[in-house]
Amino acid sequence: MLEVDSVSKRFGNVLALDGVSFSVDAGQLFGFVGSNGAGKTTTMRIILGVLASDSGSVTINGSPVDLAVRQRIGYMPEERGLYPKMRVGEQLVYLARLHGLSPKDARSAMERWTERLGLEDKRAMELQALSLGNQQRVQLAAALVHDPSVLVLDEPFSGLDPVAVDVMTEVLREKATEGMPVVFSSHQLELVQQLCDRVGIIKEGRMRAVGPVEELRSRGGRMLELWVPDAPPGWVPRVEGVQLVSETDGVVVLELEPGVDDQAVLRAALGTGRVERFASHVPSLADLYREVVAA
Ligand SMILES: Nc1ncnc2c1ncn2[C@@H]1O[C@H](COP(=O)(O)OP(=O)(O)OP(=O)(O)O)[C@@H](O)[C@H]1O
Repeated sequence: MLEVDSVSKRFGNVLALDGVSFSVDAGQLFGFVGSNGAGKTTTMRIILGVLASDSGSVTINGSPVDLAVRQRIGYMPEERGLYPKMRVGEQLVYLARLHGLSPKDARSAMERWTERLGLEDKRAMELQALSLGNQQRVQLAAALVHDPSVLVLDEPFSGLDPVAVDVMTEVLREKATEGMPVVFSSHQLELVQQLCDRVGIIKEGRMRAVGPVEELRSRGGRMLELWVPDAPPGWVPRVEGVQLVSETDGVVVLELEPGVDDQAVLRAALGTGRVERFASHVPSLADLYREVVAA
């Protein structure tokens, strides 16, 4: 289990992190989202111990992140940082050796991961000769080649083609299923919503929402979605305790205060003519994100 507890970090005048806390259990996929400059990379660097926090703590299975613990983390840094002129295969073997694997195990891990990630025909190439997406696949291989116990990935999906997104998704799911805590940052909210058990939304260095995706999405009041094509433009049911949330292409989203009878809303809708849609509405992670970031 990975636990980040009340971590703060200041760079000069900028308070980059202000008491950030979250935890990722074994087998959980945690999505870390927030605008540019919100503090995701800084948090991940502190988890890795490549940057020191001003206060707070990071533990993995209860231990602070010392050198031995750090060896067990698979990390994909935002700045990527592999050697451009080194051949892909040699580089992965070298990284696995640095993490303590024997020459034989390092070679077989390199072979396994390059094959799995569709890079077997790129082993002899210099990294710099690969397309950016393929370099990213090598980065993932580099994070996995030493068989880590925790994965921390900074925007692993950025710049990937749809097939590579599927491969990355599959590998992350598989690693979580094997019991690893996996944390990754991303701006692709649909993907985070699909993939993650829990999410954290960070804004200006502070965690504004943390929890299971489904729980966060359903934390507001009860919402209904209606499509009443015969209603006049701008129609909203005249039922007390009902607020208009949005209207898009004739589909109206309403929020109901506790105790409001949804059948009263349905009757009001039927009063306008046909009702083509009357359903519960669950906001997407993107809706929730906009609400949290705008607040
Ligand atoms: N080494 C540094 N020196 C000074 N300020 C820094 C440094 N690293 C980060 N910052 C500042 O800390 C804040 C958080 O930056 P961070 O890179 O963690 O954001 P992020 O959420 O990863 O953003 P992005 O989505 O753009 O990658 C920003 O205001 C950034 O300018």
